[in-house]
Formats: sequence, C-alpha cells, structure tokens
Amino acid sequence: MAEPLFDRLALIGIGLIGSSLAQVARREGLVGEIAISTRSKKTLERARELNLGDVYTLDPAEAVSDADLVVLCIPVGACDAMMQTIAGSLKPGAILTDVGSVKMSVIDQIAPHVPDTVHFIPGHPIAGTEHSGPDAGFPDLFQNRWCILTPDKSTSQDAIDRLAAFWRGCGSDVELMEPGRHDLVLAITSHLPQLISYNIVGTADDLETVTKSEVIKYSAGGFRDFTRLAASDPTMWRDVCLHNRDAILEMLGRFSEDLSAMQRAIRWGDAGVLYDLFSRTRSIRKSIIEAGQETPAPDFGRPHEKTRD
Ligand SMILES: NC(=O)c1ccc[n+]([C@@H]2O[C@H](COP(=O)([O-])OP(=O)(O)OC[C@H]3O[C@@H](n4cnc5c(N)ncnc54)[C@H](O)[C@@H]3O)[C@@H](O)[C@H]2O)c1
Ligand SMILES: O=C(O)C(=O)C[C@]1(C(=O)O)C=C[C@@H](O)C=C1
Repeated sequence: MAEPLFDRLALIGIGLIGSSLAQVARREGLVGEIAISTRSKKTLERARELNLGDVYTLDPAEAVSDADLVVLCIPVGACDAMMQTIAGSLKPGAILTDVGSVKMSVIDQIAPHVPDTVHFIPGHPIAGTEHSGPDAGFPDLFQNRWCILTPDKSTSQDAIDRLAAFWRGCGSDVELMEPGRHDLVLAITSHLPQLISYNIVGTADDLETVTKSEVIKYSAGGFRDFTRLAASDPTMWRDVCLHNRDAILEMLGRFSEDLSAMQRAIRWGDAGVLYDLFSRTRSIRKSIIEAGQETPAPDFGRPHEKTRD
C-alpha cells in the first residue's frame, strides 16, 4: 500500500459522512491514524464499537491538535460554534475542510477563525443517502461521485492538490467551483428536490379525503421515491434551508411560476404545452443516464421506449 497522504485525520462529527470517510480512508490507507470527536458520549461509544477510528474524544480541540487533515462533518449551522472551540488548537500547516451542503455561509462562519498557518479549503461531496448517524456510513459512498472544493484565490495550490488527492483516494472526481455558484447550482439540483419531497409527503399526510392507510397502501414508485428523500435528517435540512436562503428562495420562486404555468395548461387542456414540457424533461433524464450519473432502469432504452409516441 502507498504512503498515507496524511499522518492524522481528525473527523469532527461521525454521522453518515464522517463514518463513510473513516471507513474509506482506512480501507484505502489514505491516512495513518484517525481521531474522532463527537458531541454525545453515546455516538462516540458507537463509533468505537464500529471500530471507525484510533483515537476517540468528546473534546474536538483535542482531536484536531495533532491532525494534518481536519474534516468538519457536522450540520452547516454548527460551524461557527465549532470553530470557536477548535481554532486555537489547529496544528500549523494543517488542512481544514468541511463537507457541508452549503458553502457561502460555511465560509462566513469558518474563515474568520482560521489561523494564518492553516489552509482552509471548503468542500462538499455530492453523495448521500436519507440515513444518518455512524451506522449509516459505508466506504463506497463517494465512489464515482463528485466532490466540489471551493478554495479562494489565495489558497496554496499544494494544499488543494493534497486535499483533491484525498478525495480521489475516496473514489470521487474533484471539481473546483466558486462558492456562490456552488450554492446556486445545488439549490436547484439538490435542495429544491428535497423541499419538494418534504412538501408532497406533507401534503399527502394532510389530505382529509384520502386516508393515511390508502396513501401507504397505494404509494407506487413516484410517491415512494419522494418518501425516501423526505426521510432525511431534519436538522441537516433545516440548516441547509436557513443557510442557503437566497438561492433556495430564488429557485422556489421560479419553481412556483412554472408550477402555475403547468396548472394553467392542465386547467385549459393545453395538450401541446404539457407534451412539449414532458418531452423536454424526458430528454434531460436521458442525458443524465448517458453521462453515467444514474443507473438506468432495467427497461430503459428498449425499442418500444424509443418509438412509443
Ligand atoms: N446526508 C447527506 O446526504 C449529505 C451529503 C453530503 C454532505 N452532507 C453534509 O454533511 C454534513 C453531515 O451530514 P451527515 O449526513 O453526516 O449528518 P449526520 O446527522 O449523519 O451526522 C452529523 C454529525 O454531526 C454531529 N452534530 C450535530 N449537531 C452538532 C452540533 N451542533 N455540534 C457538533 N456536532 C454536531 C452529530 O452528532 C453527528 O455526529 C452536513 O453538513 C451535511 O450538509 C450530507
Ligand atoms: O439522499 C440522496 O440521494 C441525496 O439527496 C443526497 C444529496 C443530493 O442531493 O444528491 C443531498 C445533499 C447533499 O449535500 C449531497 C447529496
């Protein structure tokens, strides 16, 4: 096995993402030693039972004190408070990164605390599931997924290269992006779908004319897919909404307008509008599959699918 990229990795927070990182980093020999810190004793004990690390502590400052790579794997709203606790203990020369689903707010919370001797490189693996906690992690989570890094112009190229090598070692493709752009792009590709899911499942739950047991009994593929996303961690998504407010509101505004247009087309029986939209969106799905971002359904692309009209 090749030399580890970092002698000591500190994982602050050990839920789905922290646990997955611990497992892949160890399996691939990316780091020498893993220090884990959690807020609660129960989670720390579970991480120990799962043998996710080498050193376990309830004190995040202790976990980072000798680490060459520090990864914050906590909700995006918790970064400022965490930095107040760990900033003074970061090792000179260390790389500090995060995995948060939002970048501008995380940078605003973290950057003011970062000592000059530490390289801060914000990050976001575009990989996840609806599950949370240390038991939810698995080492292949990041395989063939993008990891977006959003360093600023003054960041050391060597530090960026080292962090990118770490993520490639985890199986990801790495892309650099400006943080504001990241937040706008993810608002439509990730945050809006999540909010639509919460909303549709909430609406179904509130229906008075259809019983809950009917919703559960007859929930076919479409609704079922929404319930998967809607089962995601409430704290994580509450924080995403509060910390990517402007971009999410912008996308929700556009979405509401387009939904009204669809409502109008249905009301007035405008078959052309409906057919054109559904054809356009079908070709987007096809492009995603062709780009290798999604596993095709078993019958996708069969002749009858292509020729049906
Ligand atoms: N779940 C996903 O699909 C996914 C994907 C990519 C990135 N992310 C991002 O990764 C981060 C972690 O998400 P996760 O899915 O691993 O969550 P998780 O709920 O599985 O784990 C979160 C961890 O943070 C700790 N924590 C919670 N609140 C805290 C606080 N106030 N202070 C300190 N520690 C706290 C928890 O104890 C736990 O160890 C989030 O910022 C999220 O936006 C999540
Ligand atoms: O559970 C899922 O499939 C997800 O939605 C994961 C997903 C995504 O939107 O792709 C959700 C939020 C994260 O920031 C990254 C990944």
